[in-house]
Amino acid sequence: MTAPDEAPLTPDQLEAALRRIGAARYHNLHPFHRRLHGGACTRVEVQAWALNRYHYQSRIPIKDATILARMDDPALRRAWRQRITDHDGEDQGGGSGGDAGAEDGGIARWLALTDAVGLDRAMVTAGRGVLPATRFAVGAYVHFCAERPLLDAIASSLTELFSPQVIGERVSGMLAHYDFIDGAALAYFTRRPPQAERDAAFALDYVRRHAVTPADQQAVMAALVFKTDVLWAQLDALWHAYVAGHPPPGAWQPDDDAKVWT
Ligand SMILES: O=C(O)c1cc(C(=O)O)c2c(n1)C(=O)C(=O)c1cc(C(=O)O)[nH]c1-2
Repeated sequence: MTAPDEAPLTPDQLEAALRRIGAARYHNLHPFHRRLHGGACTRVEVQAWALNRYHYQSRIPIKDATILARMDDPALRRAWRQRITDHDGEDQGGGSGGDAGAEDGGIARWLALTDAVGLDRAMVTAGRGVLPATRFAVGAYVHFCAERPLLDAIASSLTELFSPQVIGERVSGMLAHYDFIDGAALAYFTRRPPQAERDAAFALDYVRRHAVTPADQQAVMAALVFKTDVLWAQLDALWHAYVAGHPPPGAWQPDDDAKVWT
């Protein structure tokens, strides 16, 4: 990495440095993902992954609305708001309230997956039983995007440069290995890669054009490192709780579905 008093990187050098961060730190390398995609997870582990991952997913549009609210440029807002629509779905009319548009959004497709693995939908949407470390990591991501400069917030989404590959491994691995998972359950992941590619290309172009000083280039690299930590910490927590068998107080347990939640 360059010190702030050194010459700035060219956009191509900056992009190469960002891609090196992904190659070394992205969550496709985490042992939990290898276990999940390789068919070694128990059904309970897959359920715990889906529950906790839903929490991350549910905060993404909130994170993006926070970023949108900080953008002065209408053209930038126009591009960024697509991310929220992708997750929340499009309003189909019929007045305010309700969720008529939900069916064509990513959140609805995520709930199809949590349904398919047998989780109670009310529990999932309320976020009950989510691991504390997942909550902390996801909360840190939302706060990062609210508080850091806009350039850093945009750069922190660049993990999406690497997600189409891990999603491809996940779909083929999970379909091959788990009889309780079918194509309909994984619809979120089959629809996501083109959206991720579009979003990552937009964010990368923005970062290449705006991170021109050594200090800003250091900041965008740090933002990407931070985000890889957000993703990694969630899988560490899953492993500790459900593979190593040390669930923290309040964490979801298989027999929780039988409970009446209040
Ligand atoms: O399945 C994955 O491994 C994965 C990773 C990431 C990512 O790299 O942050 C995202 C997603 N999926 C995803 O579905 C998604 O909507 C998403 C939004 C963002 C973001 O930071 O704005 N990352 C990701």
